Amino acid sequence: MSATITHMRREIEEIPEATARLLDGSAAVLTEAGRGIRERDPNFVVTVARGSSDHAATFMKYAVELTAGLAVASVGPSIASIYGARLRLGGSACLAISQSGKSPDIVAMAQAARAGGSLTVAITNTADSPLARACDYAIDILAGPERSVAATKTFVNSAVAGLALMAYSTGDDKLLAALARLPEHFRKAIGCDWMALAGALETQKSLFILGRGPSAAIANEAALKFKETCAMHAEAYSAAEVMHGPLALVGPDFPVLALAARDASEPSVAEAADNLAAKGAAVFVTSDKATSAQHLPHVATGHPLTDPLALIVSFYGFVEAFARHRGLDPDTPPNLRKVTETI
Ligand SMILES: N[C@@H]1[C@@H](O)[C@H](O)[C@@H](COP(=O)(O)O)O[C@@H]1O
Repeated sequence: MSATITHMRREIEEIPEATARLLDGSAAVLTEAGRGIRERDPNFVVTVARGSSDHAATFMKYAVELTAGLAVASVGPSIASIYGARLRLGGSACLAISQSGKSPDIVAMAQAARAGGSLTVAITNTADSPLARACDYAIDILAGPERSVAATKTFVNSAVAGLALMAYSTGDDKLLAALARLPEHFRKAIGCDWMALAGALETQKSLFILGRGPSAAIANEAALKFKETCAMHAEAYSAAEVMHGPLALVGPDFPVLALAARDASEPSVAEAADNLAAKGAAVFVTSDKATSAQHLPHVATGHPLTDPLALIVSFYGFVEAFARHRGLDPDTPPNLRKVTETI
């Protein structure tokens, strides 16, 4: 274990200021792109992304479906990059999310979406990138350089940029106000101590991470981070879907982390956590509504769409500490590079 602070920890601590910088510095382009989307008045939305950026896209899928009344579909980049297939995307908007903005498959799919009639918006941490140039609008998430292989502040800022874009396009002042309060909530979320989880996890090889709606996207992001930084297998499920086949694995040697946000799904996630605890599993949940699963501290942000983002910030703080607790350096996961370029 290193006595010096890791890049990952430093970048988690930078999240509040990075979010404030995005909301301020990219307000003009977010307003302009929001207006562009409103004028296009799309009938549906497609997303193009991979990895953590894809989890931000899944988060946006729920946010758009819940508040803008539009169905959202994820398009596999290989549709363009390998198969060269043409999609008829007239009447749609396309969100392409990539922190580097240069993976050839993501760029090819964004170009194909634009050629197919979609209004394309890039959400990227690299303003002068091929993806930014390929799209009708490019939102710079202004997260600053991210040196840790595991994305943290770029994930949060991609999701915040997506929410801000939606708020500007639909004229949602309540959401804009909630976003403006986020830096302060993130500061508190970094301070939430989840190390109670460590004892239950350290002798295990795998766990389930659950969520519902927007927090299901957060569960996917958390599971990826366990693999990257803790060399531990984690699988994300909807708190409803886990009750089907996956339930067979849950028991005293199979822990569960349930990420409940303060939205309409909270009672169902808390109930699922209690049901799994009844199977003898160590179950942790970010809800005070659970009666037998163990409670983890969380920050209530006052808006159902920003709550899951406070959860991932608390989780990031935990997972970085847990990696070091396991004697691993979260900055240098085996086999991985910061920028993934796939075709
Ligand atoms: N969100 C996309 C999915 O929509 C896609 O199916 C998958 C595989 O894509 P590809 O076929 O380009 O490898 O990548 C991402 O996860």
